[in-house]
Amino acid sequence: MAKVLLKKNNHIRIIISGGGTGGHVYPAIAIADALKSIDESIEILFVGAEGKMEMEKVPQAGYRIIGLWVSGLQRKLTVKNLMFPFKLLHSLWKARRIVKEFKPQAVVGVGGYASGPVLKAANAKQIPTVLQEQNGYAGLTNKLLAQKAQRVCVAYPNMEKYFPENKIRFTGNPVRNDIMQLEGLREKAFEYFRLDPQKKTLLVFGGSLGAKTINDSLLQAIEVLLKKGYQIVWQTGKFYYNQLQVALEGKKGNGLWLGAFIDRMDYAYAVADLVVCRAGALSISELCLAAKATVLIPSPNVAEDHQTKNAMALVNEKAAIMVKDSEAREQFTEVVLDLLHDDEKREDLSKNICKLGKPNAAKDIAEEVLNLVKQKV
Ligand SMILES: CC(=O)N[C@H]1[C@@H](OP(=O)(O)OP(=O)(O)OC[C@H]2O[C@@H](n3ccc(=O)[nH]c3=O)[C@H](O)[C@@H]2O)O[C@H](CO)[C@@H](O)[C@@H]1O
Repeated sequence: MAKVLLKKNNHIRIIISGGGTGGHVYPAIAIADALKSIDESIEILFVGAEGKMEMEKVPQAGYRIIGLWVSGLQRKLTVKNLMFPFKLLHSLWKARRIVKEFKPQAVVGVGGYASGPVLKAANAKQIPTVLQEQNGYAGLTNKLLAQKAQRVCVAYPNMEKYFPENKIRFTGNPVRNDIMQLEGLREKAFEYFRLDPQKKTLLVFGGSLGAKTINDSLLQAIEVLLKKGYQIVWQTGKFYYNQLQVALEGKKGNGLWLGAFIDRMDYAYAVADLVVCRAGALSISELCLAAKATVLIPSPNVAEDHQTKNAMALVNEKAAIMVKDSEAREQFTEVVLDLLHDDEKREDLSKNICKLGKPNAAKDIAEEVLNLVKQKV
């Protein structure tokens, strides 16, 4: 194992662990940035899962990360499943080594495979732990980890169903700084996507990994949308990009930006008059801060249908439109055209979604973490 370099100094050391998808990785980075903005000297180490997107995105954000050899349990009998006990033992051992060598004063878990072993290792050494639950629903791992955590920072009400009430802090989800400051970005953003600032623009993305239903629906609608003079920023997800690139060859550049992943979500939100996306927790938190008129198509392939619950929290406040995954292909064109045409409707959605934003989440979580560190000293 690579040595966890530990400089001899009195700086505060924090481990942030978890990842797997953008919905876990970006809040982790936002918490790290907030800790650094409170005290630049804080040393932060990320622990993620080998092969997952955090291993690329965290170093890009300027932080060090160590990967664990860990994965989830599949529902079917697969070779991967047979490896599961070995991976689990190996990652528990490696997490203990990391905690022993880095000597963090607190550990933050953001969900995803790596959180479990690292938080358990911290518990064994009586190091305070903080959980950040992005969704309005909690899985088994987070429920178990919460028993020994000092704080659980949540983004939805009524989370006492899952976590001990006295540990809960209603902070909201931490959102990357650049997404919170969209003013003045429009011109640069339109240049980035090579689009015309005079035309109405639709942003379509399917969560951090893309979504087949959303891609299929937009593919059916694209001809009419472009013909009506609308522009589109379309994130396909890495699994679908090659196929769609071939299908859309002639259209790219003429009012269509097509990409597997959007590195500059701040620019994407800045150009968007309307957004269509999944109802992942982080996308929703970002849309609240960006105040965008939105159509949510919750993924049906997530635990306990939690994306529908995420979406309903907005729909109940008239802050977004929801279209079911099973009805998306049929309804997409009509719903999108209607909203792009109706400025007043979009304006109302934008006003209502804006009220649900929690701009101080990252800072509030960072402060919770640092208070625990201070209590220990
Ligand atoms: C299929 C699945 O398990 N989805 C879960 C996953 O979603 P997933 O990670 O897809 O979704 P989220 O909406 O929570 O987060 C997506 C993040 O990726 C960023 N982004 C997205 C596309 C892109 O091209 N570029 C980019 O930077 C977004 O700005 C956002 O920060 O974690 C979320 C948070 O626990 C859950 O609510 C979702 O249900």
